[in-house]
Amino acid sequence: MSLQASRNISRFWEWGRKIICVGRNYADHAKELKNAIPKEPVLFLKPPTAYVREGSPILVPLYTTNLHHEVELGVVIGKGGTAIPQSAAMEHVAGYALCLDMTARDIQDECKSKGLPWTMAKAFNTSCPVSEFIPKERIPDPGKVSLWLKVNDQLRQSGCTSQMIFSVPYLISYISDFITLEEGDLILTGTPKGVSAVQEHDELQAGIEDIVTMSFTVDRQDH
Ligand SMILES: CC(=O)CC(=O)C(=O)O
Ligand SMILES: [Mg+2]
Repeated sequence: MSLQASRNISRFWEWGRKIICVGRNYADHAKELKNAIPKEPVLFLKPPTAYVREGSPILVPLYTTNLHHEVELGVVIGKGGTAIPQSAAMEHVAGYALCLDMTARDIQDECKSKGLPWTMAKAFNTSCPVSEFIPKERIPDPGKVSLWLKVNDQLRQSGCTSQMIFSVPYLISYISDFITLEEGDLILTGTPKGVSAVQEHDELQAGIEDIVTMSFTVDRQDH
C-alpha cells in the first residue's frame, strides 16, 4: 500500500498529529472548579501517544488518586492553515470525534498552585480516548449538539455545545494565529459541568445524540 493510501483521515489518531485542547470553554464547568470565566481561550496540548481506542482500557497513572473524566466534542482538521479567518474556518474541518480529556485533577491542582504547566495532569498515555471518526456532514452545526457521559450507568455529564463560550470557527481561527494547523490535528473543545472521579474497573459510556457512542473500562497502570 502506498503512503498516500495509508493516510485515511477516518483513522486520524494513527497520524501522530497534534491534539490541541481548550479549557474552561463552558461557564458551568469553570464555575464548578472555581475558575474565572476566560476572556480568551485557555489552551494546552496532548501528545498523539495520549490516544486510546475502544477495546483498550483507560489507564490510571500511578501518581494520581483523583482521575477525572471530561467529555468533549473533538474537531478533526482536514485542511491545514495559518491565520485562518473565522469566515473560512469550517472549510478546514474534515469531521468530528467524541473525546474524553482524562485529567489527573489532584496533579492539576498541585500544578496550578505552583504555577507549573499541566502536562503531567493532562498528557499521559491513554488520556485521550476517542470515538470513531464522524464525517462533517453528520454534524451540520457543531454549535448545537448534545454530549453525555455515564459512569457505571449513572449519568454524570450532559451538556450542549451551544453553551460553549468560544465557538468552533472562533477556536480554529484563534489557534491557527500562532499554531499552524495540519491535516489530522484534533481540537478538543472543552467540557461541560459534571466532571468526577473514576476508579479502576469503572465502565465509562459517552455519546453525541444518536450520532455516536463509545465505551471504555478503567484499569490501573501496572508499572
Ligand atoms: C480545568 C480544566 O481541566 C480545563 C479543561 O480541560 C476543560 O475542558 O475545561
Ligand atoms: Mg478538558
